[in-house]
Amino acid sequence: MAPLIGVLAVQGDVAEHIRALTLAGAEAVPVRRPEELAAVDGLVIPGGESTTIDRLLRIFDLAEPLRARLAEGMPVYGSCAGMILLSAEVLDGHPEQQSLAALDITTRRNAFGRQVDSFEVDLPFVGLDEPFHAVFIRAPWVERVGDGVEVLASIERDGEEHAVAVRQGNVLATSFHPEVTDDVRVHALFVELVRAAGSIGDPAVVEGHPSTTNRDN
Ligand SMILES: NC(=O)CC[C@H](N)C(=O)O
Repeated sequence: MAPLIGVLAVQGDVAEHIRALTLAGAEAVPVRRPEELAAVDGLVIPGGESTTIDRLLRIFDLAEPLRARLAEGMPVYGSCAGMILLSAEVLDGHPEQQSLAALDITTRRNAFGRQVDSFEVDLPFVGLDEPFHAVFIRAPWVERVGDGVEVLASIERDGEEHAVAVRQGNVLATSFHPEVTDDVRVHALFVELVRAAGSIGDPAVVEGHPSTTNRDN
């Protein structure tokens, strides 16, 4: 059975992730309510504006349930703003920005600078045979990688390597936006991760046919 993967749908490019996840073999649904979050096997946190998504998570009463599911080990993939939200520490963040702290990394927001705030590059990526055409949009980079965090891709700037894709256990994050290309290999890696983790959703929901729950939106 295809894993049920949610896309956090409070802000950002939700439809593109749903399309990519579907092409990668998942059943994908938007997640806006705690009950929807409880039903999914994994979650994508899309790009957008991390300060806004952080604020909306609290307004939608999703922040605490999301922290709880992350603490249980629910697989999550954060792209760009999603990576920022998952980071243990954020540099150049808004003073009131709260982190989900699911990844032991320090990210710097808008790290590539304002002049070159968007660019594309063919990026070698651990686990993929061919480079990934990566689209960066006002992207963060990773300045510190904790023990147990695997760097999957990095970019050199001014003689220093900066991680732009990382994985720690069930948490995957990229600074770039695979959902805006036709290449679904990063989403496929996440779908495999969710499959390997097995169904760990709310037991009541899982027993009651997850494939028929919360699918009407
Ligand atoms: N494309 C993006 O997600 C940009 C992220 C944005 N710069 C932020 O700080 O949240």
